[in-house]
Amino acid sequence: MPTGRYSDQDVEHYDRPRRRTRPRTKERPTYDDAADGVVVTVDRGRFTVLVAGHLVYAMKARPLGRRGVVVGDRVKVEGDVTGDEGTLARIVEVHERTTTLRRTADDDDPVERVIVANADQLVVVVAIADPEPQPRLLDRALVAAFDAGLAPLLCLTKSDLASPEPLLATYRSLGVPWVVTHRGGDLAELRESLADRTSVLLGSSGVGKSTLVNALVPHADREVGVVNAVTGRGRHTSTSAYLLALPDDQGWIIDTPGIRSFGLAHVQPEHLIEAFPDLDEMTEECPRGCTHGTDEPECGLDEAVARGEADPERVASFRRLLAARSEPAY
Ligand SMILES: Nc1nc2c(ncn2[C@@H]2O[C@H](COP(=O)(O)OP(=O)(O)OP(=O)(O)O)[C@@H](O)[C@H]2O)c(=O)[nH]1
Ligand SMILES: [Zn+2]
Repeated sequence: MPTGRYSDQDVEHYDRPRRRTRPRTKERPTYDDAADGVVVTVDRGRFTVLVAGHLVYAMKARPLGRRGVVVGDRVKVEGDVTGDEGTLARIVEVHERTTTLRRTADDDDPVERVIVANADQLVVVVAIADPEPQPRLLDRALVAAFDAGLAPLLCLTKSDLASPEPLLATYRSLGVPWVVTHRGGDLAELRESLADRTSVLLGSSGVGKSTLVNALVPHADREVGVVNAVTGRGRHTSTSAYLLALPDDQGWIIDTPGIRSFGLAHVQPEHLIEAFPDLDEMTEECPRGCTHGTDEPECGLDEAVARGEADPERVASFRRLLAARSEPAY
């Protein structure tokens, strides 16, 4: 894969990086006096960028060409960065991303796209009841997190309705951290898990994600309203991801309305198992090309279980994630 600021293309197929067609000019302009910002939301090719604590509306500068710019991207912005009504700045540079999350291709959009950059945690919001948890979606979200190098966190909501224990029993052997919440409850533990990080919040409709976001960020609705006012959208119609600051510099969250799962087609078993170093170690003697799945004849994981060196539940859970990779999302 090419590296560097301009290497990612707009349409980002994992397996098919496109070649640069034009040579990079030697006298690429420098943007030393441009302002630093972070992309808060994207709407129809226009960007809302947080610059020095205020929102700036911007477009991409020509030299960026088809390069994608997504929520969470660190950028340099030139031109009118006052954020005053009617102003439009230009994004002139996009910094290299530390992580990327991809959205699943679907009927509406056949291309798998990067939707969030530079997040370091994926918070999977699941209701303990009403609606019933969808283990397959949960598994897929965890696979996306592990593959993208984001720390997963399970946030189990609506604990007033049922016990989290059955769900936790399923995920305990994977070692995924979790917090339990309910409407109006104490969010100290969740806040602690979110501090000093950029966390993507993912959840199916009705799990209580909006309730949570509004409790974490007082006036979140209003902030999204402000963003939408800038982008010319209605107050509550935001369907794309957007970044919100937690109070008192306690980290950032990226809400993802309307996004239920991320693309997994590109996930390689070899990469997934690296998220579980203890299991990875047991696959050194695996036959070439072993996927470490249930049907593999001489997988080191089975041998380690037989020797009593691996926790069978952990191996089974890993294999469930591996299988979730190639199953339909719902
Ligand atoms: N019993 C119970 N209900 C809750 C809790 N949190 C949220 N709800 C209710 O669950 C419903 C869905 O909550 P929302 O916050 O709108 O859920 P959401 O995940 O944002 O759903 P969408 O807006 O459809 O994406 C609402 O009726 C909430 O009042 C909780 O802790 N306990
Ligand atoms: Zn194997």
